[in-house]
Amino acid sequence: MTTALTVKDLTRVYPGGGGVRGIGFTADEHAVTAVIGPNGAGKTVLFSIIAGLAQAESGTVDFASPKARVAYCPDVPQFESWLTALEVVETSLAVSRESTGRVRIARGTGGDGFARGALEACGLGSVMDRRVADFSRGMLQRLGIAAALVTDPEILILDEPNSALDPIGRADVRDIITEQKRHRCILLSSHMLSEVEQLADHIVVIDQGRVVTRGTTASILTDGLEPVWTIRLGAPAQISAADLAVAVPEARFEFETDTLCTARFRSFEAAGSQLMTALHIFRSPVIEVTLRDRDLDASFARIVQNQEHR
Ligand SMILES: Nc1ncnc2c1ncn2[C@@H]1O[C@H](COP(=O)(O)OP(=O)(O)OP(=O)(O)O)[C@@H](O)[C@H]1O
Repeated sequence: MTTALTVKDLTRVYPGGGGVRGIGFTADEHAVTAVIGPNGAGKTVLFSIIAGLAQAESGTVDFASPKARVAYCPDVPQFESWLTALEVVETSLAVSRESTGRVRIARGTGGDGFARGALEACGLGSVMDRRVADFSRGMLQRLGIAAALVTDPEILILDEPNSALDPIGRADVRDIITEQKRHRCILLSSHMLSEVEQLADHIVVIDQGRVVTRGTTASILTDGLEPVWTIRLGAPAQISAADLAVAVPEARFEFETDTLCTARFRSFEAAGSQLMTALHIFRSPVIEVTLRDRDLDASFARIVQNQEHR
């Protein structure tokens, strides 16, 4: 993975005490980095500084490419209501060309790569000539992404792109993000941690303007968790818990029913190397394997609470 963005020691404190204080992290190309944190944690301030919309008092934001283009899509994008979707995106493209003098074909937008392509990529191809006045919230959110995408940014910042969307709208935005991460570095914030879990490669947790923890989504998910898996079998296991323990000495097994077994490993490392072995030994079809208490909402609450008690 190549680093697309390096943020170091970024500080901007507003008179009321809110803002960001010494934030640092990196974000990779072709990956989604999610910044999560409670209300008022400083996510929007951080994104605004990276996008060049607000000034930091100290610290640096470095891009891998010196001419990197950054596009910022706010959580509630607002447009002139009398414009059509196509006009909105064309205006975004024109403003971007004016400010950089560059003409580029946006990657991953299909078609000719310009306004129509960006609208198609965001599922708005059939309504591009409609005025945005009667667009739903979900359509406006997708239009905001199209207006950002048309500039073909190296860094695409999406501030709560799925807030207030219904499940179909969220799935649409998820598909757009998954496709677009093939072409750029995406920074994302969201309070919908189930979405973050599905989309993010890396997570930065911030609270009160500071980074509390950061890591891969898997490492954040397992932070503070016990390495215990629940294994559901399609038919009764052909082996006892005692024999399983002999075959996989790094774990303790307990059958709750003859098709539901708990495997408690000594560590995540041990599970990484031996869980698959254990699954084979049941000699019975495995229907489901679930890490117990695996839940990003719970991990997030635990991380933030631990921070507050320090
Ligand atoms: N222009 C400003 N003037 C004064 N305070 C500000 C300004 N912008 C942000 N803040 C303060 O900085 C803090 C962080 O705000 P920010 O909007 O970045 O939080 P957030 O993490 O995006 O929250 P949310 O999840 O609610 O959107 C808040 O306390 C906010 O009041």
